[in-house]
Amino acid sequence: MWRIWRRVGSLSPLFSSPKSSILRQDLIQAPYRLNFLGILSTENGTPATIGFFSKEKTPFIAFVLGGPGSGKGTQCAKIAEAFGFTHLSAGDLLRKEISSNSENGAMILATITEGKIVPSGVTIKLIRREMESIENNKFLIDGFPRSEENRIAFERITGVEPNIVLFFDCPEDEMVKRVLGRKQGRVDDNIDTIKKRLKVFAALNLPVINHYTRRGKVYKINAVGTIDEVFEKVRQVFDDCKQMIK
Ligand SMILES: Nc1ncnc2c1ncn2[C@@H]1O[C@H](COP(=O)(O)OP(=O)(O)OP(=O)(O)O)[C@@H](O)[C@H]1O
Ligand SMILES: Nc1ccn([C@@H]2O[C@H](COP(=O)(O)O)[C@@H](O)[C@H]2O)c(=O)n1
Ligand SMILES: [Mg+2]
Repeated sequence: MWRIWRRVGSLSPLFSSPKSSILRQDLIQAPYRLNFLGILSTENGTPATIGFFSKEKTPFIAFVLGGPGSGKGTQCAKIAEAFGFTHLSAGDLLRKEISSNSENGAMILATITEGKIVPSGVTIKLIRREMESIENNKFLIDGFPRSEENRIAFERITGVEPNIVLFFDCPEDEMVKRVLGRKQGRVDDNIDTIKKRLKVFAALNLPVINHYTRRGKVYKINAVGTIDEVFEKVRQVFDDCKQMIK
């Protein structure tokens, strides 16, 4: 069945009290307003988006998650080629921001070096910029959301959830081996940062995967095997989802 964007039914407690709703409403341009659930609506009450996606242009989104070195980027490149998706890697966008000497570059570099998570506003702005500038209706968002904070901010800003979530499930020792063998000169591809990233993955990213599992959106893929063997499992997921993808 055609499964399109689900609107997020409630805002966080921060925005749900009458007082803060009024403040937030003040930030919203006519002809939009917040309804009693905190959902952005047009004046006649039709749900609307905050300019991130129009109703006619709501793309198919797959979040691609998994621990460091589980093979997200490798598989995304193959999915993009085989199924016509645009691959957006949150980590790559952040690294590009460092090399472009942007105002946030130093903060992003320090955060990545420590294996920590960059504030959601920064990452979502980069993802948004790419999505708005690319004419495609199918996106793979690789390495995002990395935390519940990332997830909640994305859903609040866009008003939508992903259509599906791929989770590459890989044992830690295999992930460590792959990252140390990557040799792409990444500042975080060293044993100290990998250990920190594995802890951050377990503490912050697994709750996101659990959330979307409860929402029935997660396809868990055993990431052990050759790149082509793993891709065969991925291919089955996208073949099964063909009807949902425009
Ligand atoms: N199935 C596989 N078997 C062996 N090596 C693999 C496999 N998949 C990917 N690799 C290799 O492991 C390394 C990490 O893969 P990749 O960069 O795709 O992981 P990632 O999940 O994107 O990691 P990160 O979160 O750190 O960006 C790369 O050198 C890649 O070539
Ligand atoms: N949503 C995200 C994604 C990434 N980061 C930071 O970038 C590092 C590298 O990410 P990869 O996806 O390329 O592994 C990651 O360890 C984080 O420091 C982030 O903050 N938020
Ligand atoms: Mg990657």
